[in-house]
Amino acid sequence: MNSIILASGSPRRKKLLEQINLTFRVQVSTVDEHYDPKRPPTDIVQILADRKARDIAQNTALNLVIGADTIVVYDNKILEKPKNPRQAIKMLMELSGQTHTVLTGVALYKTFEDKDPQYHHFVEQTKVTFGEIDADDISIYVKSRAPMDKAGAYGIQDDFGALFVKHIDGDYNTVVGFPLYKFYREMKNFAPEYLADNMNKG
Ligand SMILES: Cc1cn([C@H]2C[C@H](O)[C@@H](COP(=O)(O)OP(=O)(O)OP(=O)(O)O)O2)c(=O)[nH]c1=O
Repeated sequence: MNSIILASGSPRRKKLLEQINLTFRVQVSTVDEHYDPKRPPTDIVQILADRKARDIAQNTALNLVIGADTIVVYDNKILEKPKNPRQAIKMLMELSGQTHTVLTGVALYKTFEDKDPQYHHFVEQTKVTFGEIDADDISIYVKSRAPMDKAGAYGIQDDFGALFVKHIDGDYNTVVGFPLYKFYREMKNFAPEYLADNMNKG
């Protein structure tokens, strides 16, 4: 009854929700993540987060399902996860010395036994400024393969990725993949009963 499902395979999202002492289980959605690149980035992360949560929500009752999606936007271009090391190098060279925006969309689906789910979503944005990164450092980082499963080809939380980041404006956790600050506030309004049953504040 009233249990929470994280519809994400991202180990970072799992860790962030564990950090706030939330009890939940993980059920990874396998939906198609294609989108229309002409849509505004805020729509794209919202649509994808929604799709992931809805996919899991349709097979459950009396659960709160959480979906999320993260993208990097630089110079009006969307940078997703790199498809190969060459693309990772190119992305990091582009981001070097510049400011980009990381957007994370979150979708919350509350499911019932006798009626359609209720849903709520929000998008958070954090601006990240990289210092100049030299080609050697990019090459070492890409060889570690750490950038390969991350939007924009870096992880602010990585040992080495952290060294690229000069400044951020916004919630750090939005960059890692889940905006905890906003999540907690939105949950208090949308699903306080799930917080009461599944969050240990002791
Ligand atoms: C920019 C940045 C992204 N990322 C990660 C967060 C996300 O896991 C990933 C973007 O991919 P997503 O498609 O948002 O998520 P995912 O494929 O990892 O998991 P799922 O679709 O099952 O929810 O990039 C970091 O870990 N650190 C960073 O600094």
